Amino acid sequence: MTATAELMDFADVVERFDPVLGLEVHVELSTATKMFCGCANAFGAEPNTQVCPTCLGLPGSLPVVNGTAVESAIRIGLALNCEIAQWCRFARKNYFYPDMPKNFQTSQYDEPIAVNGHLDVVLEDGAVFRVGIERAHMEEDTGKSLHVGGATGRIRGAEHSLLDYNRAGVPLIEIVTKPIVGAGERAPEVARAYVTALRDLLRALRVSDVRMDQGSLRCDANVSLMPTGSTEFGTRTETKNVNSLRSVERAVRYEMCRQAAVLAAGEKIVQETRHFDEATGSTSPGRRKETAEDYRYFPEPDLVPIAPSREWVEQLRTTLPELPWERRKRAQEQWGLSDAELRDLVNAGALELVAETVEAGAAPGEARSWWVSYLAQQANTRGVELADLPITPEQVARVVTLVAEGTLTNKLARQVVDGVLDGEGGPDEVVEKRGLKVVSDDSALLAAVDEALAANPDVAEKIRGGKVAAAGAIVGAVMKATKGQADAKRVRELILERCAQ
Ligand SMILES: Nc1ncnc2c1ncn2[C@@H]1O[C@H](COP(=O)(O)OP(=O)(O)OP(=O)(O)O)[C@@H](O)[C@H]1O
Ligand SMILES: [Mg+2]
Ligand SMILES: [Mg+2]
Repeated sequence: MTATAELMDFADVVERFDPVLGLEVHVELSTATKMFCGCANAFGAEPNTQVCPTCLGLPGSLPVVNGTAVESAIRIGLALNCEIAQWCRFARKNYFYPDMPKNFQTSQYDEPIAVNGHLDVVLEDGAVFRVGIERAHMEEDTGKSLHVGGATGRIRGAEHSLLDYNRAGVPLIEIVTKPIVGAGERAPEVARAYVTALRDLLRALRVSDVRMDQGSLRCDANVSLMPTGSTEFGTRTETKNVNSLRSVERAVRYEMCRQAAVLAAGEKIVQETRHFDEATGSTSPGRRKETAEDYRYFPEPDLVPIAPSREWVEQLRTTLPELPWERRKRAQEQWGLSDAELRDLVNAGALELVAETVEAGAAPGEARSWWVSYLAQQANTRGVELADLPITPEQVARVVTLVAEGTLTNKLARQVVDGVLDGEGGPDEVVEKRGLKVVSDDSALLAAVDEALAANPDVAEKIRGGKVAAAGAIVGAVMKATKGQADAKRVRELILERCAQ
């Protein structure tokens, strides 16, 4: 039997079952250094160049907590309306995997830094759904395995594996929801909206670059079903590392349909981790899930407990920026958006980006138009989330300024943006490298105008005879000759001046 034959129709699923969701989001903090050592925390360096005895877990090395990471954890907890623990400590989570050189992950277990909060998420029709936050805890990332020679990039079938420990020890915050009940048929949408809202929040806090495509924001989706009307949770599966917002929604929907088919056939759900396949939109079994006992958690003996003073917590509260929901309200007022326009912006994941672009100096209308049209299109063709496009709000603002100053036409501006997206550098660099400036220097333009007039003597004659409309053809010729870089308005003026002489 194929996997698809084992799915129940979604409409039937929601009639017969109530889904329960649990979302675990891991976010890599963008601190300068790692969680427990002084190694650089930067994405994309040569493999195994950002390592030391501590993050490699060599005997005799001792960890020291990164204070900035603790600060970020507290700020995240506060923004999620959590209680900040008076006292908390780290725990060792023991398991073996080649990308984890210490053979345990330094994490937090029953004494996390932040507990019991909530995040309100806005659904597509504007309804607000409150998601409970169980806890946010501090931990460290593992290294990365690269499985070579297999068809899937996964360990099964690979010829060999390569290990890169640069990521080992990078500060992570794991944010875990309380079981999400009552979402019903909107469960897939709620899952997506929650991750979107959380990403926007983390972005506003400036604690992480929240790039799902680069793994600095990762989501594991727990799903279970219970018969409609029941209150006893079913067995959950946990789909790992779903790396786009769309995939979160698809993975939850798929698991609902798969589990329903299993349950309807009178079989049991196995508690296991599953893997989401972007290409097929399906999940497949990973490893059987360890239980907490398997991890043999125990308090980390090499690190002192953390007891954030109330003064410190309150001081950090004052550093919270305008949060997305406050920003939404203000943006709507200041930018004069209708409810529908605001919703589109939020649903496109563009609100934060537009707000930051405006902060960087662009007019709201321009900022909004870039993100929801041209850049949204680019994200779509590249198959990435808008926020994951390799262009920053500051760079977009710079392009807007260049257009406003008359250095670029809209058409040239799009070419500049393309250059930035293709990794050619910032806007000014691309303008320079691709030679994209608008030519408004009269002497350069005049030469092109004279050439075009000479090449089209009959048109020139008409203009001289008073048929001003004929100038359009010459403007066209000049634009063509200058590859669209001429200031069309000025060209027209020059043509008329020339023909009046
Ligand atoms: N029956 C259930 N169905 C769906 N979700 C559940 C169910 N029970 C618990 N959850 C949710 O699943 C998530 C479990 O995450 P948690 O980090 O607590 O444990 P874990 O997945 O066992 O551990 P690990 O961090 O090692 O993956 C939480 O969001 C929780 O609310
Ligand atoms: Mg977890
Ligand atoms: Mg988990």
